[in-house]
Amino acid sequence: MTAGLIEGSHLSKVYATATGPLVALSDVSFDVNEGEFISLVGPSGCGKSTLLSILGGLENQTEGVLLLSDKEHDGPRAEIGMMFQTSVLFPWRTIRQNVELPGIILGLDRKQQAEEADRLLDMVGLNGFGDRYPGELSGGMRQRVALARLLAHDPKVLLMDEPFGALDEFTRETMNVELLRIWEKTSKTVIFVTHNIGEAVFLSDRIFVMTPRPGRLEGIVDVDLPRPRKPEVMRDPRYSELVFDIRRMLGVDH
Ligand SMILES: Nc1ncnc2c1ncn2[C@@H]1O[C@H](COP(=O)(O)OP(=O)(O)OP(=O)(O)O)[C@@H](O)[C@H]1O
Repeated sequence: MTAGLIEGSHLSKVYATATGPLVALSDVSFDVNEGEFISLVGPSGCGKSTLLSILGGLENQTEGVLLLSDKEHDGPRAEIGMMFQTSVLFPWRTIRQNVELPGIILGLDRKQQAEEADRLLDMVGLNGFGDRYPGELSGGMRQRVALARLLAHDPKVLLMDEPFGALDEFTRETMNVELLRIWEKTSKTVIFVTHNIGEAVFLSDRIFVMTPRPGRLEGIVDVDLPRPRKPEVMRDPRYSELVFDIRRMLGVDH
């Protein structure tokens, strides 16, 4: 693991709204190492998506400095990919064509992209679905397609904003296991937003716990559970302890 792929120093974000300035993020500092799996947890409205948008270059911070590989980062870049809770797949394109799209937009070789799409569909468990259309798939399968598309142009950093939040619990757990398997294989750096503390503990190396608005970093929790992780790790007393500690930091247990 190399240190300091992403470094945020004193990041703040103030939105101008009809009722005046709204401080969404206040003085947030952190670093993320290459290959790390980080989760952001915190109450609704604490600025998780705002922070992710800044990391993705979709929004600019009002104050502070953000570095990616030691260079100032202030716009979208091919080495960063984003995935959201509901993924927009183009309904008139086949699954393979949806997955190929980022590579085609970036001007990569079409034949290679088609082969790559099939390899990625295989990786996310959708072997043989390349010629189907999004409307023929379940919500979980559509998020698998979105995951394959996210990986298609081989970004170094994956920013995931509650990617499985709209799925039922069983599908969500399956997707988490798949995500870990893919992460272990590809050694991407992942920053993952979730409301689900158990999910964050299961997946992460470290968890950034945020306070209610204006969002600050309440603390960073090291998840010292062994890897590779399987769902059985949830039986480990250390897993429950970590979940409980984070709940307490968030003020969920009184
Ligand atoms: N474009 C915007 N303009 C004005 N205010 C915004 C904008 N985007 C977000 N906000 C406000 O900033 C605050 C933080 O929002 P954000 O979506 O980052 O929180 P969050 O932690 O991701 O919330 P949730 O968990 O509910 O998704 C909220 O009060 C929100 O209303």
